[in-house]
Amino acid sequence: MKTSGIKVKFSERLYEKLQPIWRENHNHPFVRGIGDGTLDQQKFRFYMIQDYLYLIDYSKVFALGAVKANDVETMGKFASLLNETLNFEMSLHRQYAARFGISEEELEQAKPSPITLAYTHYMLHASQNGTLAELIAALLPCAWSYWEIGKELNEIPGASEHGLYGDWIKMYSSKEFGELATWCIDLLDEHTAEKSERELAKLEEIFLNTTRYEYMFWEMAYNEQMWPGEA
Ligand SMILES: Cc1ncc(CN)c(N)n1
Repeated sequence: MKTSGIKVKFSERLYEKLQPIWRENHNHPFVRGIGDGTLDQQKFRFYMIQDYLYLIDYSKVFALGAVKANDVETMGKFASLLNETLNFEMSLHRQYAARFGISEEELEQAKPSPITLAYTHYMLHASQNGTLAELIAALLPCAWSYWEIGKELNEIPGASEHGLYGDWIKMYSSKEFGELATWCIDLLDEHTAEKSERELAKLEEIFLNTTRYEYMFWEMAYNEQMWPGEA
């Protein structure tokens, strides 16, 4: 994309445009509660279970990325992102689950909330039916917004040493997680360099929708929101 002769990366355009929603994520009481250690543990427990279910489907988006990739290097990278999510990020959830007395089986058999289901189904739909660029646009807010949140919370003195929430902050501010997010950002820029404005608008809409779902996921976790009539 070009603005007055200067080529602006698509990720820069997205970053500017979505700041208002991202600020709402950072200011959400769930996120602030992780940062200052005041978050109700029951809400965090609820979140952990829903997030585990979310990450199972999110991993499938990486698998679909490997299917849609046009070169072996990109396929390999998607394969390693799949591995890192299943065996690095999700091991954090398994450790938290053990601390809450929840078995791995219980975790996997838990039922998704309406928001978890809507978010994962939207992402999988966009990934299965769209182009590789659409798949990346759908998955990027997940990696990018958590990295931004992790870095910001890590700046709060003592936050990463908190007995319960410290490990969460360490994970999402880690170099490894940052590399994962950066690779996805760079791949999106690579795949959008030659796209028409019409195609970019579609990608922006997908990115905006999963960004909105990120906010809704925090809301869902804070309110422990399941289906009507279910606790
Ligand atoms: C809902 C959600 N969004 C993003 C992430 C970071 N992979 C996550 N664990 N959960």
